[in-house]
Amino acid sequence: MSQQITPELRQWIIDQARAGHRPEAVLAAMRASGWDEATAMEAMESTLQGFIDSLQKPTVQPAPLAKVAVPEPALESRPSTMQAGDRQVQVLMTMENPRVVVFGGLLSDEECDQLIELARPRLARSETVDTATGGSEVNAARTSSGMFFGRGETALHRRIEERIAALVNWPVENGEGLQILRYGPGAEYRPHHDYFDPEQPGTPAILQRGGQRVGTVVMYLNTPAQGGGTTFPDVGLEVAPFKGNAVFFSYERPHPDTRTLHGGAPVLDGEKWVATKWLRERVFV
Ligand SMILES: O=C(O)CCC(=O)C(=O)O
Ligand SMILES: [Fe+2]
Repeated sequence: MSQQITPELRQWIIDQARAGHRPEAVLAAMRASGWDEATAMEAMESTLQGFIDSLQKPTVQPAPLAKVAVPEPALESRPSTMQAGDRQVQVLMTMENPRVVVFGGLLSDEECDQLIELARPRLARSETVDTATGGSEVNAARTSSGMFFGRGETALHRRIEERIAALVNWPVENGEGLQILRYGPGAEYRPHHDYFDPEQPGTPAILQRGGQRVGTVVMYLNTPAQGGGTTFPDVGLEVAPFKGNAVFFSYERPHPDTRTLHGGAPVLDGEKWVATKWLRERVFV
């Protein structure tokens, strides 16, 4: 009698291995249910080899997109503090891949408070850019409310924009206006990428205003009592939201292999305010 090694049998063998059963035990079980020794051995070996091979296959394909220059702070000498234009800023954490740097004291408490008070009367339920149409939409993934300032809107904005430009070596003109977000209790921003998806039909129109986004600076304007960290799920990183601190990250192509997937974790107690600065490849008009 010739016995067929079916896909179901292969799946069963993989399930046994995953459940931690030793090959001898799996073989014995197959023999007990009527499989001949040679076929059972052959099925085990070929199935498990295929399974091991599939685990070793790279899951991220090389991106077909060219890398571009990105903002980058001058950290070669591993400074503990940096002079960012008018202000001394602390370097609290750096990561290479994804490129993430956490800064302490990028904003003063007064600057945080002023940004909140200027934004508060102008808040609306957050919209995200809809890459399908190039317009904006209210997005269920983002339960915060927010607004955009114009670039250089007040002396305060200009001061902060100049500081960020000096910190990450990127022209003020390439920056979008500051975005302010307010998250109430329970609100979150589910993991996303900040670059515009090249596959979406609305993206070419968006890119006409200064090209892709290549970097982000998220500044914490208050300290939520609990929750509200900025998470990077690809690498298990969570940045604590602390008033005046900021997290910077860059992405040299609009591809998930930059590992810059990130989100705002739910606020568990209190509220959370952030200012986000997005940096474009070219002059943002
Ligand atoms: O609120 C946060 O921590 C993240 C905000 C964010 O991802 C964004 O503004 O694009
Ligand atoms: Fe984001």
